[in-house]
Amino acid sequence: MKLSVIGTGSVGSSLAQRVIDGNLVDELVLVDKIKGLAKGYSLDLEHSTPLCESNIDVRGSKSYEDISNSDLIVITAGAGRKEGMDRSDLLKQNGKIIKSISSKINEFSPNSIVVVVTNPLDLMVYKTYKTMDVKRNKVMGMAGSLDSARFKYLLAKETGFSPKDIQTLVIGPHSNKMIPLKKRTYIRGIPIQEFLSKGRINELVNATKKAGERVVNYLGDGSAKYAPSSALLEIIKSIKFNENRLIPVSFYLNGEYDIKDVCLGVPAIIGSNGVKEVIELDLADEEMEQMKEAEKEVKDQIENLKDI
Ligand SMILES: NC(=O)C1=CN([C@@H]2O[C@H](COP(=O)(O)OP(=O)(O)OC[C@H]3O[C@@H](n4cnc5c(N)ncnc54)[C@H](O)[C@@H]3O)[C@@H](O)[C@H]2O)C=CC1
Ligand SMILES: O=C([O-])CC(=O)C(=O)O
Repeated sequence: MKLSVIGTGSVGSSLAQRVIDGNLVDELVLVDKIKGLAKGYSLDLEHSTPLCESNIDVRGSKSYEDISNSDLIVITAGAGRKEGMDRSDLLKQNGKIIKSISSKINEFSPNSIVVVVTNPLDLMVYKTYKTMDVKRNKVMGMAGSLDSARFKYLLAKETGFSPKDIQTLVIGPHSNKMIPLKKRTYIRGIPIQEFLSKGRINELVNATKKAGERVVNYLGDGSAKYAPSSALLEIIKSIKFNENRLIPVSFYLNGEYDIKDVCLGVPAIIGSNGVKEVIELDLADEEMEQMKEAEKEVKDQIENLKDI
């Protein structure tokens, strides 16, 4: 498998290291607009291959020609938010970057599966999909796996159970309006409500929504990288090994959940060809209302992307 990572800042370089450590692909290409950055990191990563028994061919580049014939491309390019900012404040700046990168992917590697990470996530997945004009199964965004992991982590800390025994799903937008599915949250099949009060569960839901912001507030200028790169690995492995994992990803909806022409987080089966199937859950009325509100909010923001 050939994997290209576009944007080798915090998330991109953390991902690259995890890919090398896991000897996950045959070829890894790093691209960044900053002169020398991708080349420097790729050389450093290559030096680590004898130590982690990896035989990946790593290359750093400023040129998009090098991404030709990638099986998979991860876009981690673009600005991150600073303390006090909302992810949506990045819309115009990152919209332009995503448009130019997805045009380059179209030119040099139009058959790749593309996983978008850049924020505001659902809008950037939409922009990538619309610019590339490919089958929709090929384009998805990483967020739901990260948000679900954060909810799991908080539940595990609170209850003392192993995170391995916690099942949950966070769907909807990658924003403060994300929807952790409380009624589908279990400890090894036992509903979470048997262990925690309604009020405490709601507090953990709110903490999940603010998890990314907490990291940003500590860092001041920069955002999370380790958990996002772990979440990306889950998606990459499911594609590479055709694992058919059920992973929430941001995806272009065409009627699923009664939503059309926006990208939002939904549970999907991820295999070697990208998104194999969207799983339509029978959501509670309150959750469905939240999905419809998110649809409206994302649609309003799409208007601001049209002139980009
Ligand atoms: N979906 C999610 O759950 C998450 C999303 N993010 C988002 O991912 C993006 C990247 O975050 P970080 O790695 O922390 O940022 P960063 O600033 O550390 O790295 C971004 C890199 O992109 C490069 N870049 C910018 N424009 C480019 C272009 N046109 N072509 C190639 N490279 C370009 C920059 O030179 C920089 O090296 C941000 O938008 C951030 O908000 C971050 C964490 C989680
Ligand atoms: O919070 C941010 O800006 C980065 C991100 O999306 C996350 O960590 O969830």
